[in-house]
Amino acid sequence: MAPDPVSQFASWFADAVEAGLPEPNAMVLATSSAGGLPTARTVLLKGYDQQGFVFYTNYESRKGRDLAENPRACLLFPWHPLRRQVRVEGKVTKLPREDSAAYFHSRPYGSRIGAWASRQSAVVRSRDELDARFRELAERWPEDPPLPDFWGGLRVVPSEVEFWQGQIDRMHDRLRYRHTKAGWTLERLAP
Ligand SMILES: Cc1cc2nc3c(=O)[nH]c(=O)nc-3n(C[C@H](O)[C@H](O)[C@H](O)COP(=O)(O)O)c2cc1C
Ligand SMILES: Cc1ncc(COP(=O)(O)O)c(CN)c1O
Repeated sequence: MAPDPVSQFASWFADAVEAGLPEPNAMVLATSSAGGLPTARTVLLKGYDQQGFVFYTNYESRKGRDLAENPRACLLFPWHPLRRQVRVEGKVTKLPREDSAAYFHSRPYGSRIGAWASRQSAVVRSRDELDARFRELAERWPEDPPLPDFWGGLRVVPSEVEFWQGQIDRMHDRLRYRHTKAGWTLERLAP
């Protein structure tokens, strides 16, 4: 195992890509409201480094509202064909606006209009209403839609990261990194 969880993640992520897993960067993001109600959904990992794990979303979505009132999250990478799972826990911070802008402008035009057209997680009357909103916004910005102020990146800053590897007889390997004042400590957990 690597001395820190991000290096270890890099190695397992490379394995997941190499193995040809569909959407190896898909991860389940769990959040909870201030009242303690948990929800989970899939998002795409768009970057990671020693600072943490980054994804992009609508800040006013359900997950966005959860994270505004309770900025803690758990991420789960379900790499079943490799008999592997990685769980990340930590605090969540917003990406600086210039970083969100750089990513937003790298997205295809339609996805950028889509971000504007969708009040993510709100109730919509119909598919037609959604499509009409898309067309209206595409007319407004025939090219280069700006970054919406309600959209951008979030970073999960890890405090614990667990690497799970399936083994025979359900005697799996579970190795957990925990961030302490002294740096990262690595412990083995019972399967
Ligand atoms: C494979 C996959 C990847 C997804 N990636 C994202 C993503 O990166 N960002 C995002 O906002 N929604 C993404 N979604 C949609 C979310 O799962 C979810 O439906 C949406 O963000 C609204 O979630 P919420 O109402 O809990 O906030 C993805 C869905 C799937 C199935
Ligand atoms: C609504 C939404 N927002 C953001 C993303 C992130 O991916 P991309 O920036 O590649 O569209 C996805 C990917 N499925 C998505 O569905």
